[in-house]
Amino acid sequence: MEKVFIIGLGLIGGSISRAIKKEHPSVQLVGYDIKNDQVQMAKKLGIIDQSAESIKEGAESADVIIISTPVEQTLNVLTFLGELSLKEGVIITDVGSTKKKIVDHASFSLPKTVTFIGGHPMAGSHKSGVAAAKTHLFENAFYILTPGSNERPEKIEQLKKLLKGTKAQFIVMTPEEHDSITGVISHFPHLIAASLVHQAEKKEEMFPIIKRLAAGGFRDITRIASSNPVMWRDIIVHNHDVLIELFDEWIQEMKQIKQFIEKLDKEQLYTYFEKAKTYRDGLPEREKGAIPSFYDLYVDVPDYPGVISEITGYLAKEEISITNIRILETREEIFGVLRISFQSDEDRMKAKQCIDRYTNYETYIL
Ligand SMILES: NC(=O)c1ccc[n+]([C@@H]2O[C@H](COP(=O)([O-])OP(=O)(O)OC[C@H]3O[C@@H](n4cnc5c(N)ncnc54)[C@H](O)[C@@H]3O)[C@@H](O)[C@H]2O)c1
Ligand SMILES: O=C(O)C(=O)C[C@]1(C(=O)O)C=C[C@@H](O)C=C1
Repeated sequence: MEKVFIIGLGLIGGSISRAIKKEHPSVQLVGYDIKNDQVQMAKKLGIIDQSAESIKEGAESADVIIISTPVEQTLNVLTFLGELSLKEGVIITDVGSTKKKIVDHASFSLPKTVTFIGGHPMAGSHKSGVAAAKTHLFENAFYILTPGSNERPEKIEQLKKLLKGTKAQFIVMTPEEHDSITGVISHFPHLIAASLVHQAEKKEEMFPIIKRLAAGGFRDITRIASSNPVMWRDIIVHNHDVLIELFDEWIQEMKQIKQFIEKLDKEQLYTYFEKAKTYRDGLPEREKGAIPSFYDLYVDVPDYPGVISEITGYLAKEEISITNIRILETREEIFGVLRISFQSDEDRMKAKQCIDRYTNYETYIL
């Protein structure tokens, strides 16, 4: 029986573990995390079959090792793995949001007998921790692989087969391509989101009501600023070269819009927004399943007794009425999703904000 060792039992490690279990129930999933509460929760939720006392204990008998820690920690883990007696033929992969530093570090610290395939499932959330992990987090998302040029194709296929339950679409590229692309569509936007939040906070002294009025668009564009600061600090440090270049381009872009505004150039402003709208409207949607969505709110919940009363308790506290609630366990791939129905879109939005505030569970509207 294949043994998979997961180092870092958080949102991503937990979600990958769930997806592997679903597709390959006979695989033995062993987990390790520096935080004992995450290990205990992973066990309680059935995300891992057993825990390892140390990285050494879990790694030396594993057929596949998945590192799902923040990217700076991934470098330390790779150094440590390089000093162990790993099984012959072991595949090591990671899930980090940056690739160049990690792939370089792996080739420097791991023996040549080990296969390292960099990985990055391109979906996630601002939530962290194993309780937020879900089987279908990566469904229909891209899963980037950055194997070294000497890695054997059958090893890449073996890894894809193991990760089949993610239902992601695998795509191979170089670490440099990966970091340039994610710099534009993920890392730089994160800096902007955080900066907008800081800007609003600075204005709070002058306008104390600002926080209460910051709804709608501000919440949409700044959602990712609620993500794990350790994870993002590490990502930004790893990809600093790409980001510095993007800063220069962004500043130019801002200078240009500023000029349009200073000159009250309506035509240029219109064209600017119109072009952005056309490109944004053309972005492909990631389908999550065709479930009717009439004022329905979906909540990914860990599967334990009492979770429904926990959620309804929060809604009752804020006096939000619901018309229906049920766990969707009829469709296997969305097991653990709570569907709550409301009388109006307003109620649904209030409920979403309420659950987001009180819990770590993912909420979404289909
Ligand atoms: N969150 C996302 O949206 C997302 C998406 C794709 C990839 N990633 C990448 O996935 C990785 C994990 O992110 P996450 O969102 O799961 O974070 P998380 O905070 O939910 O989980 C990370 C876990 O790693 C553990 N950890 C830290 N150092 C460790 C060490 N030395 N040994 C063992 N465990 C250790 C932490 O205790 C934590 O439980 C990061 O590299 C991130 O860049 C994140
Ligand atoms: O949806 C979110 O909250 C995310 O930030 C997810 C997101 C992204 O930027 O798209 C964040 C980092 C990961 O490396 C991959 C996905």
